[in-house]
Parts: sequence; structure tokens; C-alpha cells
Amino acid sequence: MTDARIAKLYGRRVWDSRGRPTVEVEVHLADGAVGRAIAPAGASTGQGEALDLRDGGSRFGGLDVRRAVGSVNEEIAPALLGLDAIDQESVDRLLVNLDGTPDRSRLGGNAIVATSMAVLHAAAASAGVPLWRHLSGGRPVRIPLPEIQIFGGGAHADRRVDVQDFMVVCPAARSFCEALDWTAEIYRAAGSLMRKAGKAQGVADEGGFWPAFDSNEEALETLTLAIETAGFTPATQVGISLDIAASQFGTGGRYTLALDDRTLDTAGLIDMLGGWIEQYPILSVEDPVGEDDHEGMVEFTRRFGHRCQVIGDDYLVTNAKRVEAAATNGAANAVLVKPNQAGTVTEAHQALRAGKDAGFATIVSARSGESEDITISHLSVGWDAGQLKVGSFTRSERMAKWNEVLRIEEALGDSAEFSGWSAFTFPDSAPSVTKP
Ligand SMILES: C=C(OP(=O)(O)O)C(=O)O
Ligand SMILES: [Mg+2]
Repeated sequence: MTDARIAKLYGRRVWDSRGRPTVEVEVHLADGAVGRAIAPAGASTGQGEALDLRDGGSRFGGLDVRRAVGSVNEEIAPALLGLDAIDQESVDRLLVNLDGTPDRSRLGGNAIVATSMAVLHAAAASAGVPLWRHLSGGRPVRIPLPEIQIFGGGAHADRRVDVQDFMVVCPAARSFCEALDWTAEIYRAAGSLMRKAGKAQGVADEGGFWPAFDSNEEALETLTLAIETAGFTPATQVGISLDIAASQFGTGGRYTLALDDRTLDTAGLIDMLGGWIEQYPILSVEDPVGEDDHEGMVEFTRRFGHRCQVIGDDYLVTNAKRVEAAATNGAANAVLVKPNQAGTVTEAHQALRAGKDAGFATIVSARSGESEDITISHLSVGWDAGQLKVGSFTRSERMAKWNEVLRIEEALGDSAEFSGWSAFTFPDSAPSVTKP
């Protein structure tokens, strides 16, 4: 007999992949099932995100989380005892009401999201099924298309290049396993091209190479060459996905690309990105303009949304209402879904559902500060997101998530359907147009 009432819940302080303390929550149910989850942390955060509670002061740059762990043990645990873990919506509603602030700053977004995800894990354990299956509720799912970083920049690499993520996607691969194989070859090719040119300087926060390029465009040239050197056909087999993260280098419609020594207005930035889309095999662009630049998002989507995925991350902050507004205004055609940006599992799911209802593509995403936590691998499959963005190879907090998807694909066996081209919703991504 399962009894999924919460019997014990507590927080502990653990460490993330940037050497910063973070919050882990462990939930024990009456039937003995256990769930555990760790809060991630962003560096290029959007303005409307749930806020982490950090201690301030001099210890670890003010980033310690003893107060957030205290929130879990002193306020959240007593409030949640006895609740049914299967009823995720009620648990999350209680967490939101208990906090009482719009940005989760009282108890801490880190305390709340770790609790919400730990309860989810406990519910799946109680049901005796893998988390992705618990989430899917028997509905058909696809294995996501991975977006994998090859070069890191922006806030993840001391602004060595202005653009934050240079990633590859392999929509023509036949399986997730094959997509990882292809990307590994491209990663290796990029590394050897960079070493030969004296341009590799280690790895950035998400495991992509920390580049010593002389311009942002040199990254695009090198990445395209790496795709070809690894033996793949750009655009029809393998595409480039960019996270411009433009809020990091501009607000109010003025953007300064420090590496290129250029300052552009919104129209200039859109023209420059349009030039890149013409010249390189770019299939996806995230946050092309600043999060405050609504007209810029609308204009970029109007000009390129038929041939390119346009993702709102900082712009949409995993918020269902913002997704609905963006759909009405034509201000994106895809939404990035980060559970800690929304605050709880339920709110993240609502944003993803809003995206699907609007015909947007949906991408579950990690943060730049991560851990061995693999919750998002399961969310991406169980919610049938179509895409998963996690960073790169070479860092185990990323590989933990990619490897978990490999296990899920293996468990599904012959019934595993890889999303491939179906991950995209922009009109020109129809396989007849883009496949060889
Ligand atoms: C993952 C990202 O970075 P961060 O976690 O730093 O917001 C992103 O911007 O998509
Ligand atoms: Mg982003």
C-alpha cells in the first residue's frame, strides 16, 4: 500500500558546479519513498525570475545559503508535513502562499524550487515508476533534441566573447544517442581547430571551450568549420543554436559588443544577427535582443521566425502569462523552461503548456550553476518538451543529465521516439525543406 503523505522533509547545504553553496532538499513519505533535489543557479538571470535567498555578508561573496536552508527546516517542513506528495499542484500552491512575495524572496527561490522538485521525486518513487513516466501519465513522449554548447561566452566566460552560448543541434540524427555521438565529434574537432590556432583557453561555466577569438563571428566560422571537419553537413544535418543573452550587453535599445568594438541600436543588432543567419547554419537564436526590448523581439521574430527558432529566456522567464502575451504579439516562437526561474514545478509546467498551446517550441533548460541533479532530464521527456539545453561535455554536472537521457532512451527501447526535426515549430523546419 502506498501512502504518499509527507512524513519528513529537510534541507541541507551542498555545493554547485561554480563552487557556491546551494540548497538540497530531501523528502521522506509515510510509505518510505524518498525524493531529493538540488537547486541550480543562473548567472545571466532575467529580471522577472524567482530570487534565490543568499546570506549576504563577506562569507563566500555573500552567496551562502544558510538562511535558505533555514527556510526549509524551520518554515517549509512544518507546513508541508502530512500533505499528499502526489498532489504537486497543492504542494506548490502552499509553497507560493507560504512565501507570500511575488519573487519568492522571503523563503528563497532556491529553498522553494528544491522542495518542489524533491516532492516530485518522492511522488514518483512512491508510485514505483521513473520520474519521466510519472510525469507523462501514459501520454506519448519524445526523447528531446539536445542543444549542446561548444563555446561559452558572456557571463559564463568573463565576457571573453559577447555572445553567451555557441551550441550545436543535430536534428537529422536518428536518436538521442546518435546526436550525442555527432556532437562529441564536433566538440573534438572544434577543440583541435582551436588548439592549432592557439585559441583554446580551457572550459567555460557550462563546459564549452573558453575561446580566445578575436571577434564574435570568428566563433561562428570556427563552429561551422568544426561541423564540416567532423564530417557533417551544416544546416541539413547539424545546425548552430545561439544564446545571444543580449541583456548582458545592452539595455534600452543600445548594445555594446565589446569584442567587436561596436555599439548598435536595436535595428543594427537585428541586422547583424540577420547577416549571421544568412551566412551560417543557424537554426535557433535565444534572447536576440534585451529582455526590455519588446519591439525588438517582435521585429526579430517577424523577420526570421519563419526560418529560425526564436527563444525567449530572460524575455519570458518561464512565466505562462508572458508566454501568452508573446504569442499574441508575435514576440518569439519558442520558450525556454527553467524550473528555478518559474519558482516551482507546477509553474514551470504551466509555462511549458502555455508555449505548446500557442504552437511554440519548448526547451527545458539547465542553469549555468548546476549539480548532479537530473530532474530536468526527466522533465524534458515526461513533459514531451522536444528539446533539452544543458551545456556541454567535459563537466560532470552536465554529463549527469545527458547520461540520464541515454538511460531513459535505452529503457524505452524500440518505442523511443527521438524528436529530431519535430522539435522545431518554425515553418521552414519542415523536414521536406531542411532534410537532405
Ligand atoms: C542557462 C543560461 O544561463 P544562466 O543559467 O546563467 O541564466 C541561459 O541563459 O540560458
Ligand atoms: Mg539564455
